[in-house]
Amino acid sequence: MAQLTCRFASQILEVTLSLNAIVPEHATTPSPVLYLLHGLSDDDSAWQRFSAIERYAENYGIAVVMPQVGRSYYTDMAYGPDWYRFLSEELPVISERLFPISTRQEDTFVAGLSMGGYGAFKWALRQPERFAAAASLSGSLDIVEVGEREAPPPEYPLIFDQSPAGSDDDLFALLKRYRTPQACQPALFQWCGRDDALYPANVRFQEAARETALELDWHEGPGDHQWRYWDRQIQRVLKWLPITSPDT
Ligand SMILES: N[C@@H](CCC(=O)N[C@@H](CSC=O)C(=O)NCC(=O)O)C(=O)O
Repeated sequence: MAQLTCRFASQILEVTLSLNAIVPEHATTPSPVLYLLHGLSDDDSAWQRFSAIERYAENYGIAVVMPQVGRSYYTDMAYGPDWYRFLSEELPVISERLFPISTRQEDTFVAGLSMGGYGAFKWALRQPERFAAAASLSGSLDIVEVGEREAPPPEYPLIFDQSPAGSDDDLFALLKRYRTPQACQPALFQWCGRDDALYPANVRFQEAARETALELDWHEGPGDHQWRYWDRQIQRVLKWLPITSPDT
């Protein structure tokens, strides 16, 4: 795999950002692509530093694009930059220009951990025509509850102002769009460890998803909020993804 770290200018954010990607260098056709999202305290280097994602992705001939969004919860901030617009509008265009990746929905996937699990499900549920599948590992899936914590992230009011309840940033509100079968609906994979503080929110999300027409593969097991579990579970995600056109 080729590993590419690049710096580019985001027109939406009006700032220079970095991006990490791993791309099959011997593929003769555009590669399937996994957008892989980081957690609250991480950046675009985290998946490569703390997991063996490059080794795992190579087995599937899939490119992996790892952006950075700071501590934004992948959201257009009430008092700050439009990180969701960057993610969902600009990042795919830039990635398709820079890397030999497929633009087909059936070849496009998104996954993430913690804040990134929230970002992955939000992106896939808001733009279902873009993705074949999405995965959340230890996802921070109840964004309303994040604001009700004893010590919410200090940025929370800047991101969500009063409350994201019922908005397009609320995954439970987005789920309601899928109460009946939709023309486009990504397959979902969700994992959370039972010792994780985010486990109850994950259970609530999978219960709410059961009330929809979405196909959700829900997994739980021993574990808390640590890379040793995400390194293991991302292998499971790659195996689960419906990758149809690898060319390695
Ligand atoms: N409380 C701290 C650190 C917690 C944190 O950053 N958790 C991450 C994942 S850990 C590694 O990436 C996260 O995304 N949490 C989301 C959440 O809603 O808790 C802090 O606030 O920095």
